[in-house]
Amino acid sequence: MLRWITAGESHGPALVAVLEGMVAGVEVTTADLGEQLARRRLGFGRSPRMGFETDAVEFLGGVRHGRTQGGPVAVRIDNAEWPKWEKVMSADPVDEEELAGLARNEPLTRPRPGHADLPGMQKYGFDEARPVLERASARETAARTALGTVARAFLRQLLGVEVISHVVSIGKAEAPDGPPPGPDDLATIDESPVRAFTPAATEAMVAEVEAVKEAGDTVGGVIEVIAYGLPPGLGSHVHWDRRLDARLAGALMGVQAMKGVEIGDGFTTARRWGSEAHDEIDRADGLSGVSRRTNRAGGLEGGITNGEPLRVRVAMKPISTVPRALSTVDVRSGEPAVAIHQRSDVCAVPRAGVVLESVVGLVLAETALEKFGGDSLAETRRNVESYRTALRERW
Ligand SMILES: Cc1cc2nc3c(=O)[nH]c(=O)nc-3n(C[C@H](O)[C@H](O)[C@H](O)COP(=O)(O)O)c2cc1C
Ligand SMILES: C=C(O[C@@H]1CC(C(=O)O)=C[C@@H](OP(=O)(O)O)[C@H]1O)C(=O)O
Repeated sequence: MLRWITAGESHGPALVAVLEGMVAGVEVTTADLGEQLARRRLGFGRSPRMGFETDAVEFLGGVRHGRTQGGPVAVRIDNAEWPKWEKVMSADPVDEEELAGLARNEPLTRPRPGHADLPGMQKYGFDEARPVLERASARETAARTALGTVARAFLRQLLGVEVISHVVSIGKAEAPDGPPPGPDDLATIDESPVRAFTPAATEAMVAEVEAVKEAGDTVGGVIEVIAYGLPPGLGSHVHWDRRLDARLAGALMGVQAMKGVEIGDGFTTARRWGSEAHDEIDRADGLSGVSRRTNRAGGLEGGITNGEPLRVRVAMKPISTVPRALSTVDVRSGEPAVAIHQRSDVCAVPRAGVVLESVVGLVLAETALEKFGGDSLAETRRNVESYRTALRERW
């Protein structure tokens, strides 16, 4: 069983994260984590914080000399601004008078529509939003990105799986229909400020973000994540909580601001007739002796991978810290007010793609370990080989 857990606040000293259940022998370095964290800081529309945040990352356990050891992999990512926040976010009691004089500690009593502020205050009994937004913040996604990098290294070294993402749309600016990007298009994606798939689409998306920024507004969009190289047989049809589509949807909706998940052609498929909805099967050379004429199902049937690329689209809502402040109620006075505004992303769609890649990586690593088992990469590989042999012989 693979488990992952994160802790830490947006303006605390650091984020910490633990991945439990990873096999021994996976090659992964601090530099690999740093590379993905750097990608997550990029992207047109990002917040000013992403310009100076360094995401200094280290392994605290589970990795030695560049290889996992089989024990929990523990990671720490520093928050660059900690010295400025030390008093406000101190774990130990701080002198009340000293705190009262700090602008940074001003009570946040005008909750933002769309953020966790108000329901979080109601649920946990806080009279201001600071304790809620500190943990609701997508700062936490740095931690999942780091753990997902370990999961993706495992998938690559075990099965040759590559997980990539691309921006399908930002607001009304959409990438044109066309074949999805391949695994080797990764470099091209990273050089582009929004990682859309044609220069024209990229331009349109940049223009959309600029217009939104100019208007004091925010914007969301749609991201597609694709995993190449998966064998048939990950996930299962036998129980609802073992279906890979259900698990992916849950994990992806667990990312801040994600409001919809579509597997393969999803909603479009709902409008098609059956003869145009499913992926007809042909005999073919290769691992499983069959191939598909199309991949409308996005590589999943019955909650099980079918050997085609996994395709999943995720809808991200616009950032809720809207500069052109939205109406709210000041919970201190009970009077109408405008919502708090603070430093924020205008559009986080491009950098969210990196987070979603990691989340998909974690879920796929979990299902790969369920299917193949093992305590070391070498053992898991032997199990993969035996499964591949069985598939070849049968088909
Ligand atoms: C990569 C990323 C960056 C985000 N940046 C911001 C931000 O700068 N400001 C903001 O208000 N929300 C931001 N969000 C979204 C909020 O964290 C999210 O809306 C909030 O936690 C409430 O959760 P919900 O939208 O899932 O209901 C970001 C989300 C992601 C994935
Ligand atoms: C810190 C990150 O994103 C943050 C996500 C976020 C939010 O409300 O979700 C609000 C902003 O936080 P801050 O006010 O500290 O700038 C973003 O910068 C990050 O992605 O690492």
